[in-house]
Amino acid sequence: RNRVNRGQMKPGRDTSDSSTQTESRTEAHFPRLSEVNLYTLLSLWMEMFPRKPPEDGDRDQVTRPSSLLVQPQPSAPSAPSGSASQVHETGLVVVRAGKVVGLHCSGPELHAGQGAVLHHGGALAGCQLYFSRRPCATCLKMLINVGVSLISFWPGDPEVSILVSASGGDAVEEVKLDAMATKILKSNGRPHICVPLQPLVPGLAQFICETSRACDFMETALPKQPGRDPEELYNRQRISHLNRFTRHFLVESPQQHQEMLRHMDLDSFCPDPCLWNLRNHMRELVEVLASVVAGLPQPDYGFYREQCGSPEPSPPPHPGLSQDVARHCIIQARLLSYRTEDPKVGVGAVIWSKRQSAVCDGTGDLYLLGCGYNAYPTGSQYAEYPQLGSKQERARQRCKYRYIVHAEQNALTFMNHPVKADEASVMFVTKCPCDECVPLIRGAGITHIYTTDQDRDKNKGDISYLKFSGWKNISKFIWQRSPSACAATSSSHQSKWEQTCATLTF
Ligand SMILES: O=c1ccn([C@H]2C[C@H](O)[C@@H](COP(=O)(O)OP(=O)(O)OP(=O)(O)O)O2)c(=O)[nH]1
Repeated sequence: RNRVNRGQMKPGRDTSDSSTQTESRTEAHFPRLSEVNLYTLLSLWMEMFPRKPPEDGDRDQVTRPSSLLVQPQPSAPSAPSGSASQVHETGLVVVRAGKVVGLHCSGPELHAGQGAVLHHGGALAGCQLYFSRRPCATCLKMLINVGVSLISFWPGDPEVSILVSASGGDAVEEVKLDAMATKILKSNGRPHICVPLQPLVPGLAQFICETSRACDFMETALPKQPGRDPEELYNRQRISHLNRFTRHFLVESPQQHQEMLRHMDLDSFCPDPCLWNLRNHMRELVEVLASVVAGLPQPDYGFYREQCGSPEPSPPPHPGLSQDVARHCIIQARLLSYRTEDPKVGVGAVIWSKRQSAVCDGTGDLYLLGCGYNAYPTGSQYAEYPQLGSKQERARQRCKYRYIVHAEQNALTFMNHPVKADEASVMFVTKCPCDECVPLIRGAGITHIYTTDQDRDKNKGDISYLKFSGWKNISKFIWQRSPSACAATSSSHQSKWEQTCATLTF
């Protein structure tokens, strides 16, 4: 949640945005992410999705032979082979009518674009696609064929993912042919192909940094860290993420970048000030990503299953998510929360489902069901509805609560299809679900929830959080200090949390 201290933000600051859920051009009370920047950030983050190491039978590997065309940056790390986080390939966000309907990434056999075509099929027609790398010709021809309306990509990499058989193959030749085909497809295809250049509104980067430092996930962590300075902890994490993302997503020197842009047929970005603007914009977005990711402290914190007083009658199917995946998904929700239309509190929610058999893209057996953030009803005009909470507005009829659609409600409303009874469905939400949302989540058949419980058991009058504790037919995973870290600091600690599996799957 991004809680705004209204005294902190300067009124009248230019916070205009190209569109809101209501599609009106407005002045909000605090800066928010534009749609394009949100999708771009989600695509970069999907590139970092924690993949499982390839299994023995997987002979083909998706590789990105970019170093064959342009010298790699000296600082680029070589990932240890076989580690779960080694692959940094392509992330993809699919948007239909202003809603994110797909989050994909490349995997052991399928590129992100191919995975999206298999998952959505003809429903991709008219969709907007945001890639973290330029898609290859193989993906491009399928996407043009299915009729997507826009393909946008992050211009930080000279080349594309191509399948290179582990048994050999002339990668250089493949890359050259692929680049040529991409160019021809691009000039002949109907979808608009572009790079996502949209500067952040003034003050947004600082706002995101400040609200990430004070978000519920940090607040949970910090009081229990005697002798540790919260700012210091946050800044250290932020810098470490920033260094990592800089190596992944940015190009070190302008000359090198120019060379890459020419390879990508993006010559128009090469002269200054275009190049300077592009690089500056890319750096700002990478900084934002680092701020958001740093808001979930590591390594002593994670999602741990809440042990109910009485055993659950029939525990829901086990999704088997790792801490890395859970953390990844809640960060997606945190990114979404920066599109909120609530002037004070941003909330984001993401629903993933676990299919019976895995598809060989990077998300394996997980697929996105829906996502959302708290906002006024679609189609409404800015300031059409009351915006203040009970602390600022005493007259209840002038309060926001009866008008704003909660993050969970938007995620559930715009799901790609209803929850399937035989699949574990997992909601990640950046705020403890309120009493209005608990019956909806239950009614939709969500089996697992990952959240923070900062507001649990509070009754604020117009909005209350009393039902969450008594909610039995769902597996709750609450952001907490890990039992092992608790045990290390206090041997007498009586943990009310259980870690259900020693390997950090739960
Ligand atoms: O499950 C929930 C609960 C709330 N919200 C949104 C709705 C509303 O936009 C905001 C309300 O947050 P809060 O309960 O913190 O109310 P407040 O009046 O804004 O804050 P406070 O009373 O704590 O100052 O959060 C959700 O999206 N999902």
